Amino acid sequence: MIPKIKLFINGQWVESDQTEKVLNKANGEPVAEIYVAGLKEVEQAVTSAQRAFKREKIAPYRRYDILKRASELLMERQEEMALTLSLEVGKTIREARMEVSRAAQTLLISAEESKRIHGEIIPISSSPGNENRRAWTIRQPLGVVCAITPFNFPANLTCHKIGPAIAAGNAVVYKPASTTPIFGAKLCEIFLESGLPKGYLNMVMGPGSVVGDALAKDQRIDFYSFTGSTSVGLKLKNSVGLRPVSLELGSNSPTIVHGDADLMVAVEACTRSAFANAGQVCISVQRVYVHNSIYNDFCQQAAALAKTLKVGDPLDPTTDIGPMINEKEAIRVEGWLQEAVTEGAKILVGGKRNGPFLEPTILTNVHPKMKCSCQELFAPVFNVVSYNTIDEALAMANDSNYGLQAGVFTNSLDIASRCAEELECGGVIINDVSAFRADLMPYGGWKESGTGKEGPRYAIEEMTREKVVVLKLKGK
Ligand SMILES: NC(=O)c1ccc[n+]([C@@H]2O[C@H](COP(=O)([O-])OP(=O)(O)OC[C@H]3O[C@@H](n4cnc5c(N)ncnc54)[C@H](O)[C@@H]3O)[C@@H](O)[C@H]2O)c1
Ligand SMILES: O=C[C@H](O)CS(=O)(=O)O
Repeated sequence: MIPKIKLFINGQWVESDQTEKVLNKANGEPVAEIYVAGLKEVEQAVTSAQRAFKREKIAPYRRYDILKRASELLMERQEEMALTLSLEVGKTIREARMEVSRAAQTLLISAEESKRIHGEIIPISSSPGNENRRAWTIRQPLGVVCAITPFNFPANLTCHKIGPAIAAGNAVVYKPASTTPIFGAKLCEIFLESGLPKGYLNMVMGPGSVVGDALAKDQRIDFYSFTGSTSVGLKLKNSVGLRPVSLELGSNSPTIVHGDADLMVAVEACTRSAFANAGQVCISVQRVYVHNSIYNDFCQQAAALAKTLKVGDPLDPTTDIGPMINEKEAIRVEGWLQEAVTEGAKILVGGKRNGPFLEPTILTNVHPKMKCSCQELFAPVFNVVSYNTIDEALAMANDSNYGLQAGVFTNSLDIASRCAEELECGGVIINDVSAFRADLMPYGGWKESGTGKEGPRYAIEEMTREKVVVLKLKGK
C-alpha cells in the first residue's frame, strides 16, 4: 500500500478532489499518491499564510530555534529522506544522502542568519540644517513568500527558499515540482514538529500550469522565489507585475582547462561532475574548453574514466549514475545527440539509452550552434572543445544566452584573474568546475540564467525590505 500524501494548509493535512501518483524514476512503479491542489486549496493556502503573518510575528530568536531544530530533525531522518530522494528523483543513494546533509546545513545557515537581520544608523545630522534630526533604517519581512521549486534537488533547493523566508520572518506558500513532491511533504512534518506556528508554512502540490499559474495570479503574495527553467521563469515574471521575484534558471555552464592545469585533477572533476545527478544540475559541466596542448590527453583520460562509471539502480550504493527524471527527457537528449552527430559531432564514449537511463556521454567536434552546446542539456552528457589562446576560450565560454557559473583550471594567477573578471556569469570557480557550490555563498545567474541571489544571507535581503525612519527632535 503506497502512502497518500495530503496538502499542508494552516498546520493541517488536507485532502482534495484529485490525486496523482508519484513514480519511482528507475522502474516506473508508484511510490506515493499525492492530493493535487485545486484553485480552492491554493486560495486557502495563501489565506492561511497571510492570516498567520498578520496574526503574529515570530521573534528572531524563535526563528533561530525553529530553523535550528528543523535542521537537527532533518539529519535525524537522513536515511529516510535520502531513500525518498532516491526513489522520487532517481538520484543515487550516495548523492541523496549528500543532498540531505546539505539541506540541513542550508537550514542551519538560515537559522544563524535570522539573528543578523538589522538596519543601520544614518548620519543625517551631517547634512546641513538637519542637526536636530536622527535617522536609522529598519529591515522588515515582505509578508507572504511563494516558493516554487524544480524536480532535481527537492531537498536543498526547497531549503534554500523556505529557510531564508522563515529566517526573515515571512510566511510561506510552497509548491514543489509535481514529479518530486514527497520530500517537501516530509519537510512540512519537520517544521510542524520544530514549532513553526500554524500557517507560516503551507504546501500545495500539483501541475505548475494550474497551481503555479493560480499562485502567480494571487495578488496577496508579496514575493516569488522561483527555481526552474528559463521559459517558465519568464512566464512567471510576466504574470506577477511589479511584485519582486527571484529567478534561478537554466544554464549550459562552461569550464575552461588551460594548458598549465593539473590534467588528472581537471579530468576527474569535469567527468564526475558532468554525470552527477545524471547531469540534471543547473550548473552542470556541459561545455569544456581544453587548451590544444592537452586536448588529446584530456579526451582520452575522460573517456577512460567515463567507461568505468556504473549506470543502474540508484538504490545500489555502487551505482554512479541513475535514471533521468523520465524516459521522455532521455529521448529528447538522444535526439539531440543524433542531430549533433548528423551535423559532424563525434560521440567519444556513451550515447546509448535504455528507457530513462542514458550512458555517460562525451561529445567532440561540437559546433556552438548545435543544441548540445547552445541549449541546456540537463543530462549526463558534456562536450569537449579545444582552443589555442585564452582569448578564444573566453569568447567561446561567453558565447551563450546563459550566465550562471563557470569553472577555470589553471596554475597562472594572471589567467585566473582574467577569467574571473571577463567571464559573463554569476560565479567563477577557479581550479574547480562550474558545478561547485557552497550553500552559504551568493548564488545566482546573469542573462537568461535568472535574476537575484540565493544563499541564505542574500535570499534574506531579497525577502525583506528596508525602511528609513527620520526623527525630528523638539530641541532648538
Ligand atoms: N539556477 C538554479 O539554481 C537552478 C537549480 C535547479 C534547476 N534549475 C533549472 O530548472 C530546470 C529543471 O527543473 P524543472 O524541469 O522542474 O523546471 P520547470 O520550469 O519545468 O518547473 C519548475 C517549477 O515550476 C513549476 N511550474 C511549471 N509551470 C509553471 C507556471 N506556469 N507557473 C508557475 N510555476 C510553474 C513546476 O511545477 C515546478 O515546480 C532546468 O532548466 C534547470 O536549469 C535551476
Ligand atoms: O541544480 C542546481 C542546484 O543549484 C544544485 S545545488 O543543490 O545548488 O547543488
